Amino acid sequence: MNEQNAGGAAGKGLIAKFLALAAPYWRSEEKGMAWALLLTISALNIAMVYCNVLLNQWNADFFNALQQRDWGRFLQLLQVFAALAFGFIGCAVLMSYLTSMLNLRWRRWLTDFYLRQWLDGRAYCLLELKSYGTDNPDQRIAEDLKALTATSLNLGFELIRNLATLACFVGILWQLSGPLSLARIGWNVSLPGYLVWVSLAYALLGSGLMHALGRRLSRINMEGERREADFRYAAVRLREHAQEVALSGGEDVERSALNRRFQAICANWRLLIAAEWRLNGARAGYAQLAVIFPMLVCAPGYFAGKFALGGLMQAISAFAQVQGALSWMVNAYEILASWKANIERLSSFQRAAQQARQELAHSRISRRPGDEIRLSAVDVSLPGGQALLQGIHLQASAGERIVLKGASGSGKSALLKALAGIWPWGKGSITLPPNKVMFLPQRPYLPIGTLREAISYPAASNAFTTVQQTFVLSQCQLGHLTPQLDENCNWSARLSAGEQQRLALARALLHRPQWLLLDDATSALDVPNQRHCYALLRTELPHSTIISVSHRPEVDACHDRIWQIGDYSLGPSIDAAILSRSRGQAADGAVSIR
Ligand SMILES: Nc1ncnc2c1ncn2[C@@H]1O[C@H](COP(=O)(O)OP(=O)(O)OP(=O)(O)O)[C@@H](O)[C@H]1O
Repeated sequence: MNEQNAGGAAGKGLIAKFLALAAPYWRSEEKGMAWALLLTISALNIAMVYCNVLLNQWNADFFNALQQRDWGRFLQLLQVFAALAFGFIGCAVLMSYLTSMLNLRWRRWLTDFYLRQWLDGRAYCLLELKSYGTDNPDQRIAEDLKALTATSLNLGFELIRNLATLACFVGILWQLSGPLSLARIGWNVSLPGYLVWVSLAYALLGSGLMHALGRRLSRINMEGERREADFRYAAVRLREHAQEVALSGGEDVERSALNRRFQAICANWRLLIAAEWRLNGARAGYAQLAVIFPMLVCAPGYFAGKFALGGLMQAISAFAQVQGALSWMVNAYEILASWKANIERLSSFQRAAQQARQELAHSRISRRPGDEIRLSAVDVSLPGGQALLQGIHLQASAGERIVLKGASGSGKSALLKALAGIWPWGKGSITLPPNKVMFLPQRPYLPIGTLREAISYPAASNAFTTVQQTFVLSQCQLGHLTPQLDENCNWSARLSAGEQQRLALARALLHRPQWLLLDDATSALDVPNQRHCYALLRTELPHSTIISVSHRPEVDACHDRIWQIGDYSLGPSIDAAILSRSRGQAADGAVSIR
């Protein structure tokens, strides 16, 4: 799907939104197989309905044979039954298998498509920095896609089956029932096809009752899912921050926070139980009544001699089919409600990802290639538009080492992110060498996997030889990790903060970027280790431009120049007077340079 289509989904109706979400797969390179499966399953559904029609006719013949004590016909009809039953079971099994296959293929394709939507143009990064009106992209991709494909197929095929059932059995029931004279109640008219009308009334009454008792269920279920997700997320956060919690002795706080979340689940659960027991009671009564009710309405015709026993049984079975199909139609609103919620969440995710991509692509901070790093009249603002840094004019030549300093919260990281191209808010012009850029944050990202993968990231683990990997490990004084190069583990949890920072540095030595941005990337190191790391960068990457953010005075000596964010920095809560004074000064440059 192109971006315009996705974006246009914002104001569309439900079906249009569904089509916008579903269409890409049905037009994709997999469309041949997808349509073949869809048509085969639809045909199998209709074949099953046809089997039901034959079984309905069989009912008439079978009970007539019983009534006439016709042994030969009885045996013959048993064989017919076996053939029909085999046919029906075969269709049902094949249909279920093919539906699962289609579900798998569709979900696999959509998951890949949505992962692209999330990752392309760095939408995933912006979605974390700014609220675009969607939440938990991981849940959208894992849970909502799973539900969307399964529910859409289920709804679609049930709809086909029930429409086909109605089309076939309404006619049969109409023919069988004949007109009902209303003379007994004083009306000199007759009601044609009365069994059809009675089955419609029965389905509407029954479904109305179910609706009255169960209408709160879907809201309670959705709230339950949200509370379960909150509980799960809190437990995952505890796992992720196990050491910090243990070191702060926060077990009691964590336990009570988790208990509070679980209590919320229980409170909702009680509502669910209360809503369900009433609904289940009514359902059981309705199901029992459905066994006898068709007999009650068909019996007058039988006793009036309109039906033979076979005709009675055929009418009963046709009545049950019509009533079942009508009930499904009326009750499908529950499935529709959760389907609608799925579609809304996926549409909002897609819209948000597209807005994020566009915001980055159409940033007013223009970027062009050049021989050096140059910032001309750059303003950096917060995602909401408030000014952070204004009128920045900076320049850095190849091989220069610059430290960026300023008070906490003054906007150093935001400026580095603007340089790296993941902070689109602001305006101005940035010139960058079109070469490799690497960004080392304070807490480096180490993927779960082997140490080889962690050190080579984002390249593949075999992009560098073992000799190269071992060498940079020893250069960063991580030689003791060499025997564990092929060990699988969560390295962020195993390595000390300083080891993680040195591992990230080893990664930079492997990748040899043309310019390197370090955002407090050595903050966890002791002074000698920090000095050693900067010396390494100087000898190993002599031609790379390095811009470091650091609060530590010792870091200054490892660099050639300092960019100091001074009084001109604007905190997000700055008042308008200071903002305008600062604008006046911005002509001289918002960042002072030594
Ligand atoms: N995604 C965001 N949404 C809103 N405000 C943000 C966002 N990211 C950063 N800020 C705000 O922008 C300001 C500058 O943040 P930044 O991280 O650039 O500061 P910093 O100078 O690097 O601070 P420190 O030295 O403490 O790391 C801070 O007030 C911060 O709260």
